[in-house]
Amino acid sequence: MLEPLLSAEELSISFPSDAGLVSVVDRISFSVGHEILALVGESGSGKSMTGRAIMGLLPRGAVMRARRLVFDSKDLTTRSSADWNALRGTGLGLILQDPRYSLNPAHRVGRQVEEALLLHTKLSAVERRERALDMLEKVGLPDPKRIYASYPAALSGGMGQRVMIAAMLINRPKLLIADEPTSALDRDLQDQMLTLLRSLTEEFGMGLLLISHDLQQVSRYADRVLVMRQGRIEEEMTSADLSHAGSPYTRALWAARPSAATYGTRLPVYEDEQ
Ligand SMILES: Nc1ncnc2c1ncn2[C@@H]1O[C@H](COP(=O)(O)OP(=O)(O)OP(=O)(O)O)[C@@H](O)[C@H]1O
Repeated sequence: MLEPLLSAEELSISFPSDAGLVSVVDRISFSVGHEILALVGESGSGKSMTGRAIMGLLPRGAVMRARRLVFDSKDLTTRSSADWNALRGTGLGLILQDPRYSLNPAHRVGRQVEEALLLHTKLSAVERRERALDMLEKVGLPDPKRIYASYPAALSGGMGQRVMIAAMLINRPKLLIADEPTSALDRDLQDQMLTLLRSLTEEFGMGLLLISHDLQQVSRYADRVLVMRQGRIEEEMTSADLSHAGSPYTRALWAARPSAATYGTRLPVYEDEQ
């Protein structure tokens, strides 16, 4: 069996408050291989903070501790910010919910897709352009040359998200973290985007940590699922087992999966029956 790409042991994240440190992720352990691992759970359960900890992008003030946090044989617990920057440009990529906040409206698409190559490789301008055009084509954008020369405002939401995926994949990261990557899109586009992410994950032999509140979607696209609740891992299973999960919490999340009427809303917080 291949070594996992990422392995976390007893990862904890807390924030300072008047009452001392408040834990939002509490000693969770998991690993991600060359696969799609979904992180699901109610709002506030710690999914995003877990993804951000792996990227070295926790909010100011957050305190991260881990017995072990290793990505691609590198210890992430002792990284300086320069090390993180290098890693983010080469080994790790992050896709966020809404391309409108991730793409810079003042720069043409091509420049943004090439940015990681400019920062982390010695490729010439011509080579960078070629790689960017290739990648724009790979993510299914028609007429890559036109898109390359466009500004983000000229793109639809779905096209913007494809551009973001191209920008994140241009340096062939080993692990991609996608935090609610499709929740700003309509349902057809969500399916198209996840189908694309799934096929690129396989083609590039990457790992994908997919953070999502949509269990139905996860059951279709992920290999394995970690269910988070109040900063802990409630359950871990294959996505095929989601529909008949053991824990009442997971069953409640499954039952609350978005319908056409509730699409785009957040999951309710689950209360234990007293
Ligand atoms: N800057 C911060 N300071 C203090 N607490 C924070 C900060 N950012 C997040 N938190 C808290 O950390 C907890 C976990 O947040 P996180 O964003 O990881 O949840 P989530 O599971 O991704 O939820 P959602 O599905 O709503 O995005 C929440 O209780 C949140 O209030």
